[in-house]
Amino acid sequence: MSTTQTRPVEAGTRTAGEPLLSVRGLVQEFETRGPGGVKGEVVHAVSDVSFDLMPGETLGIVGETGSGKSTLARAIIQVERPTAGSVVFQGREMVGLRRRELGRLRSDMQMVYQDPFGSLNPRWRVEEVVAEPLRGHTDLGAAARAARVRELLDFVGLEPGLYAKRRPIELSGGQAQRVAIARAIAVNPALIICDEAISSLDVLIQAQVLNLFEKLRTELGVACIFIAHDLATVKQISDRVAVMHLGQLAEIGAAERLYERPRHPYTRALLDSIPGLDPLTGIARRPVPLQGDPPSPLHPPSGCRFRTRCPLAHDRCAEEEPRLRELGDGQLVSCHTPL
Ligand SMILES: Nc1ncnc2c1ncn2[C@@H]1O[C@H](COP(=O)(O)OP(=O)(O)OP(=O)(O)O)[C@@H](O)[C@H]1O
Repeated sequence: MSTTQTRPVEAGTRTAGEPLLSVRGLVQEFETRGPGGVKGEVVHAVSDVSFDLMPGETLGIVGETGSGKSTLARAIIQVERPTAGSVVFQGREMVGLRRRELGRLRSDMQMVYQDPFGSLNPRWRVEEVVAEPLRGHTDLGAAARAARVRELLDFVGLEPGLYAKRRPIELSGGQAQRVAIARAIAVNPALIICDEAISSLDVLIQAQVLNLFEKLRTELGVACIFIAHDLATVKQISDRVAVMHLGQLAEIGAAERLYERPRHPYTRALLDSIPGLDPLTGIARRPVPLQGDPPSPLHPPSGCRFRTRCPLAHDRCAEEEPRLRELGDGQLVSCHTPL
């Protein structure tokens, strides 16, 4: 607590150099429809989210189900047009761009999804799947394209002679995810957004695919936004971690530091809810499940959205919405009474 400074952060995190991606005040709301298509209520899926991502950096995003992680990813890549806010990627504002202009920028920003089979055309052979973005975004001839496909399959650990002619149905989940990754990196993107990209795989395969993401980072220098439920996985792969709660950033900071010393009671509760070792005794400690259900994004609580479940909540928490502010070492927390 002694390191607490109260510098409000209007514009997310900044470190040296120009960010690859700057997200500012991003809002994504959905209107529900009642019977007969009558306008209903507003789902506050993402509310005023701001952060920067540096070139080559991996940012993990964690939070309970429904906290807005996927919606944030979709709003960044403009699959869903944001309600408000700004997404500047490689110096260009993406919000409001026409579909055609977006297409060009999107080749530099690729997405890898939870269900690898969902993103692979079942009728195409692996080599066609991986070659497709090369056709659209490069002027490589057929021979050069085929060579590049072999190189990409090698890179993701699939022997081209064995896998190039297969169709998705002939692949395991892990192999299909490797193909999806080969396709995503085919045109050398600067950023990959992985939305629960390993959570549908067996534990052993998860570790292998995680190593592959590590390789993308170290060998290709690709920046990554890595969304996952599993806090241990996220810690392993991320430079920084952002914690989302009910559509907002509760906390963001360097992975090691955030896990060692969470400053937001929600981050603390999330960490306490997973099995782990007591840092003082080294003995396995009992996970403590997070108390209560998250409030509805249709009617978020006034003030701090975590206050209804927070053991430290006080009057101010109901009255005033906390702003994300820096507490030192680049750790940003949105709490009136940080730990
Ligand atoms: N198209 C939509 N229309 C209405 N509500 C939506 C839509 N998409 C998402 N939501 C709502 O927005 C909130 C955030 O959902 P989102 O899928 O982004 O959360 P998440 O953190 O990714 O969850 P999970 O970890 O389960 O994938 C949820 O309450 C969800 O029901």
